[in-house]
Formats: sequence, structure tokens, C-alpha cells
Amino acid sequence: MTDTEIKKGLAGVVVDTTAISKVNPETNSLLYRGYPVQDLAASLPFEAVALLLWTGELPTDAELAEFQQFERAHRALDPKVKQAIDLLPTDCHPMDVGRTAVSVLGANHPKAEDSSPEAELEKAKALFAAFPAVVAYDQRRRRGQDVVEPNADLDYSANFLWMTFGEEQPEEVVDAFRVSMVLYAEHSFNASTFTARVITSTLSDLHSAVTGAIGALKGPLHGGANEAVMHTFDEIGIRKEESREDAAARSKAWMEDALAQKKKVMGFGHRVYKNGDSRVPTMKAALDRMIEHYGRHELLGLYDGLEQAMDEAKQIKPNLDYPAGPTYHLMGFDTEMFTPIFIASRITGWTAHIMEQRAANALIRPLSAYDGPDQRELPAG
Ligand SMILES: CC(=O)SCCNC(=O)CCNC(=O)[C@H](O)C(C)(C)COP(=O)(O)OP(=O)(O)OC[C@H]1O[C@@H](n2cnc3c(N)ncnc32)[C@H](O)[C@@H]1OP(=O)(O)O
Ligand SMILES: O=C([O-])CC(=O)C(=O)O
Repeated sequence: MTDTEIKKGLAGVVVDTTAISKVNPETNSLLYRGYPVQDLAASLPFEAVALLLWTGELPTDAELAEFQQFERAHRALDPKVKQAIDLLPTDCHPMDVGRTAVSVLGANHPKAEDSSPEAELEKAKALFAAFPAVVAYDQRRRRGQDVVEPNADLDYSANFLWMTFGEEQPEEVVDAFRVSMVLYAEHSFNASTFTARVITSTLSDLHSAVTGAIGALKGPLHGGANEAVMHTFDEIGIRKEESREDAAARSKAWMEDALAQKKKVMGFGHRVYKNGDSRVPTMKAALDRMIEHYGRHELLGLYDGLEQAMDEAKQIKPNLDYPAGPTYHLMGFDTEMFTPIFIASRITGWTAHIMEQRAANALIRPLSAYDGPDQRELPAG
């Protein structure tokens, strides 16, 4: 054993500086490059937020138009990626599909091994443009449906939904989706971003770092929680005709029982925020709009009951995954596609951090305190 103080999970440890985002649990706020995330989410296209994260400044109209043109030109499903996806079983987790797709895109990128700032930005933009088609196709192939070609008349968010569902979605649905993409984009040194920075710190390439980050995001303590929230709703039972009050009573009872059994309930709690997640009010407002749009007030009852019971018992607040899960459900995404949607958004934050790490690199290699057996001799013979 050791007297060295161990910071399990690196909790509370500051490991580097970043100029990309500021998470402030005291003021319950989140800034991307100095701008409050809720202000960005109010009206900016996701493409503009991506440019902000990468370059540090909001784009001019001309810069945004140029990037939107680039995105539209690079959004079709790459045939090599389709071929690789088709080799994967339809019952594997879609996060495995996302991870494989990024790996294939990296292996085929002409500048795969070029880590100059110009090449990294170009690769980040191409990945941003290419990934929605992976999510859309994966959901469709699982349903036995064909690829839907992108629609160049639509922006990133509208086209994402178009390629997934093969139909243009109403404006309010596209807008709620856009809001979720802006909110999911970046969150300082979370586990997946830190993974991307660790990989970059060895001077590995951008696609390797993103592939590793996807692995970290998959787990239910991180991005996988948005999927897990929907499994909770399913376990409680969604009854479309039920009143909001009855649904709330049932979900409250479910939560009380889960907490009595000392279960961890995904979608609640956060390593940094202890008084609520800065992004939840904006995402909850988007969920409320979707509840109205689809006329599904019983889902709000399930939502309220869980939140209330958790707050009464443990004063633990929802995180972003809590309102995001049911929002994607209402839009028609299959539950296991929720975390791949998170990838599509977080590609922006990950790649911004990869570029930041590379610009002022130090190999990330902490120490450990050994607590195994003392030195000993091999048995004779
Ligand atoms: C976009 C995102 O990645 S947001 C995070 C998504 N993840 C989840 O929703 C998973 C559920 N939440 C959790 O597991 C945790 O809150 C974490 C991992 C996010 C943060 O955890 P930590 O800061 O390490 O706190 P820790 O897990 O030690 O929790 C502290 C206490 O609160 C309890 N607690 C925290 N979250 C929860 C929860 N969701 N359900 C029940 N109890 C919880 C813990 O059991 C622990 O109680 P104890 O002191 O009696 O043992
Ligand atoms: O910051 C974290 O630990 C997790 C999180 O909310 C995110 O990555 O968006």
C-alpha cells in the first residue's frame, strides 16, 4: 500500500489548460470559446458552432456559406464505409459501427498521416460531413431499408433527419435536433475528449484519436446514458393513453424502488456539475416542444416522476442525456442510435481538442502507486 494521495478517476485534478470551452459548476454555465451555449443554441446553425469550436471565432456569412457548401459536397455515404458496415451484423451495437466507420474513413484518407494544422482541420470538416450518413444508414439497414441519398437543399440538421427517415421533417423537429447537436458538441475534459487527447499526445493521427474517443463515449457512465434513459422508460412501461399524472406516479414509484436497491439510474448526476447540468434547461425546453408536437404528455409524466423522486431522495439532478433520450425517441430514432447521434455532434469538440493538444503537446503519462506483491523469486525449477 502507499501513502501517496490517489485521485481516483482523476476527480478534481486539473491536467491542462483549454481555450475551447469553460464548464463552470458554480454559475452552472457552459461557454464555447466565450459564448454561452444557450445563446448559441438559440438560433445558430450547427455548422457555425462547429467552425467556432475549431477556429475560435464565429464565421462570417461568407465563411459559413463556404463551409456549408463543403459539408454538402462531403455528406454522401462513402462506398468503402458502406461496404465495411455491411460486413457487420445488424445486431451489433451501433457504436461499434460508428467506431468502425471512422477507422475506415481514416485508413482511406489521403492525408491520414498528415497532422499539420491545415490537414487536421480539413479532416475534421470531412468527418463532420461524413458521419451523419453512417448513423442514418445504420438505422435504416437494421430496419431493412435502403440508403437515402443526401438532399443538397437541406442544411446539416435537416439533412441528417432526411437521410435517416427518407422524409423531410417539420421545422420544429429539425430545430430541436439542431439544439441537441449544439448542446452535445463540447464539454472540456470529459472522458471521451480526454481519451482523444491522450491518443493525440503520443503523436498518433486524428482518426485514431476519434476512434478511441468513440470507445470511451459508448459506456453508460458517459454518452451511453442517453440510450440507457430510454431503457429505463421502457422498463417502467410507456403507455401512450396514460395521463401525465398516472405516468408520473408510476415512474416515481419505480425510482424509489431502484434507489432502495442502490441502483445507479443513468441520466442523473455529473462529475463536475453538482447542482444541475447547464445544458438541461435548453434541452428540456426542446423536449417540451417535441412533447407538444407529437402530443405525448405521458412521456413528460414519466420524466417528471423520475426527476422528482431522485431529487427528493438524493438531490441528484438530471444531466443532458436525460432530456436528450426521450427527444430522440419522439423523433423516431431507434434507442440504440442515440449515442451515435452524440458522436456526430461531439466530433466537433473532439477534433478541436485534438488540434489544441497537438499545438502544445506533452505526452500524457501519469504515475501509479504500486500495491502488488513485493519483489520475489521465481519458484525453483
Ligand atoms: C453527457 C454525459 O456523459 S453526462 C453523464 C452521463 N452518465 C450518467 O448519467 C450515468 C449515471 N451517473 C453516474 O454514474 C455518476 O453521476 C457520474 C459517473 C456521471 C458522476 O459520478 P461521480 O462524480 O464519480 O460521482 P459518484 O458516482 O461517486 O456519485 C456520488 C454519489 O452519488 C450517487 N449517484 C451519482 N449518480 C447517481 C445516479 N445516476 N443514480 C444513483 N446514484 C447516483 C453515487 O451512488 C454516490 O453515492 P454514495 O456516495 O452514496 O456512494
Ligand atoms: O463532462 C462530462 O464529464 C460528461 C459530459 O457532460 C459531456 O461529455 O458532455
